Amino acid sequence: MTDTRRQLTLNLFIYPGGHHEAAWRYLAAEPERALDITYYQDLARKAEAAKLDAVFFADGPALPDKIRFGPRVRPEPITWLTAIAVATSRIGLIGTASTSYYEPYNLVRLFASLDHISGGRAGWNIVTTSAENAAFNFGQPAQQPHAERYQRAAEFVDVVSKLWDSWEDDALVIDKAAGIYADETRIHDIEHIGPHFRVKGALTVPRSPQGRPVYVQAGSSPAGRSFAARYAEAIFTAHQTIDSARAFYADVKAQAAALGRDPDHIRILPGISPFIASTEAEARQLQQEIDDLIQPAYSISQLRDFTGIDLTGYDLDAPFPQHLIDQHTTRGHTSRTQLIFDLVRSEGLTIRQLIRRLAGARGHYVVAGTPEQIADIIEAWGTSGAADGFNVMPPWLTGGFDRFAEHVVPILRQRGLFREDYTSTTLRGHFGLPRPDSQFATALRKSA
Ligand SMILES: Cc1cc2nc3c(=O)[nH]c(=O)nc-3n(C[C@H](O)[C@H](O)[C@H](O)COP(=O)(O)O)c2cc1C
Repeated sequence: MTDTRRQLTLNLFIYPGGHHEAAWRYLAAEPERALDITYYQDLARKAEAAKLDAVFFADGPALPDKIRFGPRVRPEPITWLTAIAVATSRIGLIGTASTSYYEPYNLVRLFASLDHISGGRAGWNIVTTSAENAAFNFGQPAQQPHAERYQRAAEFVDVVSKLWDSWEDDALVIDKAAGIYADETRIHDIEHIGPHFRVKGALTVPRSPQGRPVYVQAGSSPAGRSFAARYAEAIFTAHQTIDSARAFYADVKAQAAALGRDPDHIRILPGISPFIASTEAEARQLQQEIDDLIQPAYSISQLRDFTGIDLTGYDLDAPFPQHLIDQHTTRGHTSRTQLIFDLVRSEGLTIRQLIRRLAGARGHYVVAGTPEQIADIIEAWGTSGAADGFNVMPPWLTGGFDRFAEHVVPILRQRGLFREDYTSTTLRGHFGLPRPDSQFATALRKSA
């Protein structure tokens, strides 16, 4: 595989307490600070000091039913990122919001405000939401099928793109003498009428410093991949092996090129959850310590959320009952469901072995080693067509990230794989992405 050496993208994916489901019980964890904004501002400043590209927040518009066993509280990410924006100056701010449970006009205003407040550092992680219970919080009797969620998502992104473009870059005049604040001929109603949305007007604020927020996408099924090839500028994805990541990377980049997009304008970012210590043995010991805090009731509940299969009451040390996979309804199940089924089939795991594999980061790549070993893995994936960087998912916070920032990032920098310092003030700039023109301005130039 050719060495495609270039600057890697590294985001800090922040999860209350850390990504390991039992991390909140670990000695050094601070679960009582899950709703303390200064905890997240401090983390973001550490990530900025390490020159990372962005902090990343997931979201789910429903309370998981396993809250008894872990700090899965979910503050709304856009408001949370706004508080982080004013405590930082360079780090990107990527928040997750679901196309299934927003209206385009509301979402556009929230992210446009974040982009203005932060000077162009906002990114939107576009999800359609696989958690079944979210539908019940929005008056829906049942979750929309997988394929329909993506159809709605495609129209949703078309609408928000028009809204973010509805002000041309030079629409604001602010001529006190002439008494002209804005040139209304450069502000366009979008007049959208479609199967899911009808939206008339222009946006309520001018275009942001980076044109519009960066489109990040999280969804890796065939439908998710074609959606990503069409819209995504960064893709968050879960892979257990470098080969799986390479296949995904090649597929999505090829699909994007076939659509006439520049494949370099899509940053593919698998998750990585590293246990880091000065020796590999100590790193594995650390992983074992936190794994031993696992509460199977939580793990079984999370497994049911991901697969629809409830193993409550099953012997944990018995093999995973594969016949249940065959019976599983294929209601367009998600890529995460598929990843778990593939893991069970390929490794013949017991239920306990499976829940320990998923405990670290819900199916993302978990690794234990020295800083050099972690850097070697990042370099191997990042220079062989498996990744353009990573969403770093520290198993526990904040110590798990401190070790990454203090010991792994400098090695990547020495190897020429990561920036010495920021050269841009926007998230687009950090990702090496072009600033898009307003589609209205482009159309007008073409028709002139
Ligand atoms: C890496 C990854 C991260 C995700 N994060 C979220 C999230 O934070 N909130 C959410 O509602 N859905 C999340 N999802 C689920 C997506 O919303 C998506 O709709 C679902 O997985 C179905 O897409 P897929 O089958 O194409 O992966 C995530 C999916 C992936 C693959």
